[in-house]
Amino acid sequence: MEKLKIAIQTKGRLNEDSMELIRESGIDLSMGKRKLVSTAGNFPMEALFLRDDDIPQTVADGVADVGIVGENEMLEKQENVVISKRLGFSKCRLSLAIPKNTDYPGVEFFNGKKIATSYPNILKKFLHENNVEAEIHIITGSVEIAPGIGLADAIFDIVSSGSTLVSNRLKEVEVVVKSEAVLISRPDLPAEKREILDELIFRMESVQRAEGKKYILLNTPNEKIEEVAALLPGMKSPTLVPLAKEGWSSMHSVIAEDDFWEIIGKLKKAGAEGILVVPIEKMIF
Ligand SMILES: Nc1ncnc2c1ncn2[C@@H]1O[C@H](COP(=O)(O)OP(=O)(O)OP(=O)(O)O)[C@@H](O)[C@H]1O
Ligand SMILES: O=P(O)(O)OC[C@H]1O[C@H](OP(=O)(O)OP(=O)(O)O)[C@H](O)[C@@H]1O
Ligand SMILES: [Mg+2]
Repeated sequence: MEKLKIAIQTKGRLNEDSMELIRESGIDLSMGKRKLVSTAGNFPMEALFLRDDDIPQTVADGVADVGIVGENEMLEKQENVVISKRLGFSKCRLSLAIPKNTDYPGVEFFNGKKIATSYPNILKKFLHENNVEAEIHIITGSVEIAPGIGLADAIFDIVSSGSTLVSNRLKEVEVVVKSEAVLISRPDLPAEKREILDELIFRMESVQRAEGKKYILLNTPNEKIEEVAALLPGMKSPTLVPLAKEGWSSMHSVIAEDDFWEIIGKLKKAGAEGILVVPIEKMIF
């Protein structure tokens, strides 16, 4: 049987969340310390562990069929790959930043300036679209120290919380690209592999749908059913089961974790008792 080859970052920020999502999708994939290829025990999938920079090309060349990579890296590499699914983790942005105490009149500031970055292609495109002529200085890491050591006037790099910028006395002045982890694939995937990919996406979606959701069970007097149900939006409508105790029912539904405390208080006020809130692993519609 055909196997879907998936490229995953060996170590770094994407590795843990990628492995966890695959595991939660019910796929038994181990990662040895030095073993850079691994076959799943219970799903037609084989993982190749690579540096994230190499993932777009590996997928475009067909060495891997799909891969998990930051959208920033996918855009930078300009390979022939498509996004099969946005994954929602490793959210960050690619931004231009300049020394904290420098005035910023607008994007024309960058005319004639030297900008340090590991993302020259994305930067080139942005500068071109804004009619700015600047010098791009490529460095592969520690980009934020470039202005402080006189290597450049500005930087173009990944920003998340912004604390690296603050530590290096820089300020973010233009957000150019917003990014998150994406599942990429080559556009011409053969039918058999496409089928495996569809199953993988289906499983990932079931896992992600359940994230931030709780299953709630409670008992309510029958005359309060409508009032209590109105507080529980549920997937369609709450499930209702009569209790052995006459005049009472058990109600089950799904709530967003964020709404949890607010809803619990209202439910108790409305007459609900014996409230149980339990985690949900997967949600399938
Ligand atoms: N601070 C951050 N917050 C959120 N996401 C981030 C952050 N930094 C990086 N990312 C995302 O995670 C991806 C991988 O980051 P990481 O730092 O592990 O890359 P790397 O050092 O280039 O790894 P590799 O050794 O595989 O080349 C980035 O391309 C970006 O999409
Ligand atoms: O806005 P922040 O939350 O500070 O995050 C941004 C920083 O995170 C990443 O570096 P990382 O911490 O992965 O270090 P590395 O690039 O040296 O691996 C990125 O290269 C930025 O430097
Ligand atoms: Mg890298």
